Amino acid sequence: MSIKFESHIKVKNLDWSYGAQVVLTDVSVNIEKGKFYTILGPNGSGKTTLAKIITKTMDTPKNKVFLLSEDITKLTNKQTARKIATVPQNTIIDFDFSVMDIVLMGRAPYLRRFQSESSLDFELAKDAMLKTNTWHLRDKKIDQISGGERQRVIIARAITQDTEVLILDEPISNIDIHHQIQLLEVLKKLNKEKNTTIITILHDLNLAVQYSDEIFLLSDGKLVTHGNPQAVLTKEIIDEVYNIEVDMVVHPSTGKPYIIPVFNELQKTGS
Ligand SMILES: Nc1ncnc2c1ncn2[C@@H]1O[C@H](COP(=O)(O)OP(=O)(O)OP(=O)(O)O)[C@@H](O)[C@H]1O
Repeated sequence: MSIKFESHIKVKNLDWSYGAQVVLTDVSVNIEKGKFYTILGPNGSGKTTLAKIITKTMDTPKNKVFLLSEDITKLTNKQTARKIATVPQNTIIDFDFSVMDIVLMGRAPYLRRFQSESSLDFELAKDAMLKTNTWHLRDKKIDQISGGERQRVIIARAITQDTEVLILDEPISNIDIHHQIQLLEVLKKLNKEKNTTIITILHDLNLAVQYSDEIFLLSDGKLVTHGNPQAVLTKEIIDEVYNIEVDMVVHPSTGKPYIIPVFNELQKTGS
């Protein structure tokens, strides 16, 4: 029996320009509840812009983005933050805060003005920090930890927000391979166990193939193709979008495709 997925977020025929520069052209995406999505595409193809429009980090146009069929621009910021948590590419943080303070900010959408956090809020923060391996950093000031640790703290804050949707813009770009895999595993677990809809922007095609149910591939502001990873990331499409020749092998433990770049020059010289 196949599981029926409910539409969670819809983007309809979205166009976007920064001044005279057209950045997104007629982009439509359908995000189903409980699936794991990756947005891929070369630098400058419009991935962050699309994520910012979905998360209302920018001036989202009316009647273009729908959350459970409701125009997202009609929701207040607090209502949106109870539904969608965001991990932006660059986070500006006030350096006076401790790591614990930052993670607890994930609970702000649920608190009234001047209301302090409950023991449940602390439990959620602790759980997210244990998952992201940041609990040991809790008393440090945010400017006293490394860039990769900070990125994990921001992810812990987003998990603490306890939303149905999590949107992450290059969440693993700054972190070591152990923590990259650990974080993707945490996201997959949230996706499977809590039915959290995950939308993440990545550059690593192989990690996208292993973890995603579906991939959206952007190039030059247009949605080139979307669908399951095997259908989207073919040799031909990778060549067309990234202008790089690749070989495909089968990953020995997952059985999914594994993409290997062809190093023409190295092969010629044998070095
Ligand atoms: N605030 C802005 N003002 C003007 N132009 C912008 C702005 N933000 C992005 N752009 C331009 O829009 C285009 C798309 O940028 P965007 O950040 O959405 O791409 P991206 O696919 O996320 O790229 P990357 O992989 O490098 O992060 C780029 O050409 C960029 O220079």
